Formats: sequence, C-alpha cells, structure tokens
Amino acid sequence: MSYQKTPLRSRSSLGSYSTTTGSGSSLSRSGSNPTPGAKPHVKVTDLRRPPSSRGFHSGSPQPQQKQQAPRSRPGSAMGYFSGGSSSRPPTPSFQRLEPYTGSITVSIRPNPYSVHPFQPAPWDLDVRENSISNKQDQSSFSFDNVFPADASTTNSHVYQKSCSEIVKKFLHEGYNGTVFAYGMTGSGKTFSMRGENHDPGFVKLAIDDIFHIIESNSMSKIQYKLNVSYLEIYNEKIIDLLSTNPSSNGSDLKIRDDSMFGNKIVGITSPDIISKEQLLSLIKRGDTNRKTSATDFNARSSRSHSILQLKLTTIDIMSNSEQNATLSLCDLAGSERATSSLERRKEGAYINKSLLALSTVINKLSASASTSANTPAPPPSSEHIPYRDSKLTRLLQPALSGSSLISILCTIHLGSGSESTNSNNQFISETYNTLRFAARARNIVMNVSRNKSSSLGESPETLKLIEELRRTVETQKTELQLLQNHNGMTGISNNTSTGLTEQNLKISQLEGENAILNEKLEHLTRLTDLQKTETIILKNDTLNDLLGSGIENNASQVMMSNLEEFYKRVNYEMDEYKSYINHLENQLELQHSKNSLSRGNETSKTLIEPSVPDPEMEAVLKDQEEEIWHLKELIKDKDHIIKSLTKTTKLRRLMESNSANVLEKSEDHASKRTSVRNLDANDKENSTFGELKSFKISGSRSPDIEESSRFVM
Ligand SMILES: Nc1ncnc2c1ncn2[C@@H]1O[C@H](COP(=O)(O)OP(=O)(O)OP(=O)(O)O)[C@@H](O)[C@H]1O
Repeated sequence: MSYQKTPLRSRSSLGSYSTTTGSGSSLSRSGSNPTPGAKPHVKVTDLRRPPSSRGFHSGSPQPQQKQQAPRSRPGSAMGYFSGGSSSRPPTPSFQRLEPYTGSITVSIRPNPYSVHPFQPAPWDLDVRENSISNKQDQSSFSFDNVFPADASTTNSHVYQKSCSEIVKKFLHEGYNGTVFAYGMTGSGKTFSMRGENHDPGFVKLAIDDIFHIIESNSMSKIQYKLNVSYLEIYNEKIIDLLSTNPSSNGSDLKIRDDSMFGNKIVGITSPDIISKEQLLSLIKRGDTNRKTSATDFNARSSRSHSILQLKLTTIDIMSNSEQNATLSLCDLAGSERATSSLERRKEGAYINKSLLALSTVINKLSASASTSANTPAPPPSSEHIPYRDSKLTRLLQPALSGSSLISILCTIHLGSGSESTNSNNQFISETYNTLRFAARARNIVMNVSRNKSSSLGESPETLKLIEELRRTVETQKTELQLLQNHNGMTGISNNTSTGLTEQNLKISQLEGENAILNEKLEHLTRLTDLQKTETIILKNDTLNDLLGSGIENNASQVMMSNLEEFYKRVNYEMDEYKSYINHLENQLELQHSKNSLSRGNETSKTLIEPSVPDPEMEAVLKDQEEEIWHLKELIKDKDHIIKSLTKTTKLRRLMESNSANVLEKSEDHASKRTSVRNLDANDKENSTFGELKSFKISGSRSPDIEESSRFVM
C-alpha cells in the first residue's frame, strides 16, 4: 500500500456507490471511482438536498423553519451498506451557518445516565431524523446516527450502525478504517469502545467480525496475517501499551514519516496474532497499562488518548497477491474543565490542547471542503493543515488526509451538569462543543481509495527456491573469493619459488664452473704427476745408465739421496690425496643421508604424491661421485709412482750392493732372480688398486734388471 496525501474534494469516492433515489437524488452509480476533483453527477433540480430515503423516514416531516438552503452532499461510507437505500440521510436544517457536505460518518451517543431524573434535559433527540436540537435556542444538528439516551441501547447496536461497515470494508476490500470516540469526560467513550463484560464494546465486536471472517475462510485460498499495536498518548508522550520491556515503560516513542503508511511509530511492539484469545489478552494487558484516574466527573477517567491498531494482510494464494489494511480504534481522552486535582489539571491541559489541535484540523478540513464545494477549482491541498500541532493529529494525519474511512462516535451528556461537581451548565457548553466538532467533521469530504493489492511475484515454493539459490550463489561467491585470495598467496609463493629457481640456477652455474675448475685442477695435477712420473722415469733411466756405466760411488749416492727425497714428497702428496678422498666420501655419505631424509619428509607431506627426484641434487651427487672417481684415479697414479719409486729404491739398494761388490758381478743369477722375485712379491703387496700402468726403464741394462722391470708390467 502506498500512502499519498489525497487532496480534499467535493465528494467522497464512496459517493460512487450512491444510487438515484426516489426522492430525486441523481448521484449515479458509476461503478468506478470518480475522478478526483470532479463534481458528482447532479441535476440542476437536485441541488436541494433530498429528503431521507430510508423507509422509516419516508413519512418524517421535512426540516422546519429557518432552514438553510440545502446543498447536495455525497453519501457516507456507511450509506452503501445501510440496507435498502444507499443515499445518505437528509441533512437537517441548522439555524447556524454550519455546512454539511461531508462524508465522514458521524454518530451521536448520549450517556443515558447523564440526565438528571428531576431536571428536564436541555436537548431534544430525534432518533428517527438522527438529529439533536437545543430546546432553548432551537439550534439543531443532524448526523448519520443519533442514538437514544437509553441504557438498553447496546454497544452492539451502536457498532452495527456506526462501525461495522467500515470493518467490513477493511476486511473485504482493503480499505483502512479509523473509528474514534470523541466527547466530554465521563460521556461514555470508553464504555463504547471497550465496553463491559455484559456489553462488549467496538474493539471486541470488531475483533469478533475479523475472526469470523478469518475462520470462515480457513479452508479457502485466502490467508490472513494479523498484527496488533496499542499505544497511548499521555501528556504528549507516545507510550507502547504492549511493551514487555520494563526499561522502555513510559518512554516516548517517536513518529517517523513513512511512504507506505503516512507515518509510523518507531520501535512499537507489533506482535503477530495467532488467535482471538491471544489478541484479547494482549488488549486487556494494554488496557491495564493505560493511565486512568478518578476525576470530578468520572471515577475511572481515561487520562490519555489510546489507539489500537490492527494490521491485516490478506494473501490470495490463487492470484498470488496480498493486500494490507489497517483498522484503528481510538478512545480519546475527554475534554474537561479544570478539576480540583493539580495533576488532573495538568493532564487535562494536555488533553484539551490536543483535542483543540484535532478540532482545529477538523475545522480547517471542513472549511476547505466548504470552499471547494462553492468554488470551481480551489487548491485545497495548498492549505496548511496543522497536523503537527499535537501527537494526536500527527498520528491521525494519514486517516484525515484521505487514506482511511472514518467513523466518529461523539458521546455527549444530555444533562446540564450538577452543582455538586461545580459543573452547572458546563455539560451544555461541552455538548455544544462536541456537536460543533461532530458537525464540522461530517462536513469533511475525502477521496478515500482502497489499498492496492500487490503481487507477491512468486509462489512460496518458488520464493523458497530462489532463496536457496541465492544462498548457493553467496556461498560460491565466498568460495571464489577464498580461492582468489589463496591464488594471490600462491602467486607470492610462485614468486618465491621463481626466486629460488633463479638462485638454484646460479648455484648450478657456479657448481658447473666449479666442476670445470676442479677438472682443470685435476688435469693440472695429473700433468704435474705425469711430469713427476716422467722425472722418475728419467731418473730411473739415469739410474739405469748409471748402473750400466758403472759411475763412482759418491755420485750415485747423491743421485740416490735425491731420489729418496722425491719419493718422500710423493708419498706425502699421496697421503694428502687420500685424506681428501676420505673427506669427500664422508661428505657424499652425509649428502646421501640428507637427501633420503628430505625425500622421506616430502613423501610424508604430500602423502599421495610420488617423490620426484631433485635433478639438481642428482647432478651434485654425480659431480661428487665423478670427483671421487677422478681422485681415485689420481691415487692409482700416485700408487703407481710409489711402486715405481719403491722399485727404484730396491734397485738402488741393489746398485749399492753391486757397487760394494763390483767385482762380484759374477755372482750367480739364481741369487739375483731370488731378489727380483722378492721385489715382485713386495710390489704386489703394495699394489692397492690392482693392475698398474707399466712404465719403461729404458737404456742399456743388465739382463737381470730388464727382467725385474718386466715383472712389474
Ligand atoms: N451508554 C452507556 N450505557 C451505560 N453506561 C454508560 C454509558 N455511557 C457511559 N456509561 C457509564 O458512564 C461512566 C463513564 O463512562 P466512560 O468511562 O465510558 O466515560 P469516558 O467518556 O470514557 O470518560 P473519560 O473521558 O473521563 O475517560 C461509566 O461508568 C460508564 O459505565
């Protein structure tokens, strides 16, 4: 439902329900809402207001003397449902210049106990004519309903006449309805709205109607949702009567403008209703919370305005649409003169102030309606209506601006007051005020339109599915976001791994260079060793020559000592190499165990991923193995050299023995052979690496030496 301030117009949309009456009313039943601002279809001859069309009024006398020229007026919301004729009852004459062109349903109900049994009442009631006139000044007022000052007139009867049609329109057609009781203190407002056990009031009767409809439609395709809120305006504070929060008790709720409902009260309790009993119990609790006190005029006077709101949502499953409507039932505090209690006077001041504000708003609306009825194109909406002068008018603003059908029940005292309560003639004055207020309210014309039903769009199942899909999309979005975040992090780790790869590349480059350098070193070492070997060979050759030439002992001894020196150095170098090889082998082992450990860890980390051999590590291991192999080769060479040297040493010793026994050259070959064989045996013992490369001791030599050289091949 969207709320729009409706401009005042000369007749209510409800007037479209009025039919031509036998009395000459020509309001046509158009079947559609009239165009805002359009004048009703009225014949020139019909400008006089027709007499009442109600059957029992047909014979009633026409309003008498001093009758103001009657004007045509639209029917009220109640007219259509009043049974039989739909035309409004005639507007009776009124000597004062009070226009009656309104469509708000206004009813008058006197308090039956307000007439002094021994004093004549100053007012005449004409129940048939729905009029009331003052006996003294002959002023007469006519309304939609004037009830008798009779205790037998039940709330139910008053409700049927003044309220039930609005409730029906609220229930069946989506109209908002506002019913309020207005009148002097003690005149019977609360009695009418709340009622008593034996005579339930409007609230209970409306709830009965609502639940009757809800229950009778329980098997149909119509579903209802009902919410209730209950507030009071006490000393210009809006108080939630249904609040269960003790801390919020008495706190002033704020009113906010609302595009849907005109205004709304922020934070008011509005529970879902599931049963009539629950609703009645809630209202009873609210009634208990309402401020009441004893005054000079009423033992249980309401010191606040109360507004009970029932919000009904009607869901049509077939058309998959819903319609909202609000029924507001207001029990206003009574206007009153100063009472004896100071606190009551203070409350009374607030009450009177807000009632004055309501009265002013009604006057203005009424005046606008009169103007628009008499002028062709008035701009009623431009008129300032002081709704904001009080909380009451602020809350009633949407209703008074045309969003709601309105029924006002004005309760009055028929007596003149009593001297005991210092209210002599006060009642007459108050009743006059009430009647004027009621008359002006009745003059107000509004174009009230029903709330539009809005399509729910989708069936509940589809809505559920949509909701599920929406949730799935949300979940997927979150997952996507997580993945993106993860990828962002992976990007960082990729960068890191890129850095690592670059580092590894550098390492492998360096290792490559290192390997080349090592190779060079090894090559050079080999060359050196070769040179040394050649030197040895050279020396051996020299030795052979020596042996062959028979040089002197001294010179050969120098040469031999040089050879021994060389031999020692080579031995030392060989030890160095061996220790280096050991070191490398240890490192290799260590590296192997580390690799197997890290591979084991990787396997346990990945669990299902097969362990992929690290090519870099493999290459390093291969390099190291190669290095070890080369070193072993070197050692072989060194070993070879050592063997050569050892042989040379033995030869030297042989030479020494030869030189010592130059003349004993003739010693038998057998002993020489034995020596050479022993030498071979030693050679074999010293050989660590198996077969060694032979080297040649050239030059002329003795056959024995030649033979010994051959042994080591
Ligand atoms: N139509 C009625 N029939 C029987 N009793 C009534 C009727 N109207 C009022 N009364 C009685 O008159 C007394 C005052 O009525 P009520 O409390 O309803 O007045 P009120 O307008 O609400 O007053 P206030 O503004 O001070 O709250 C009550 O005891 C109530 O029972």
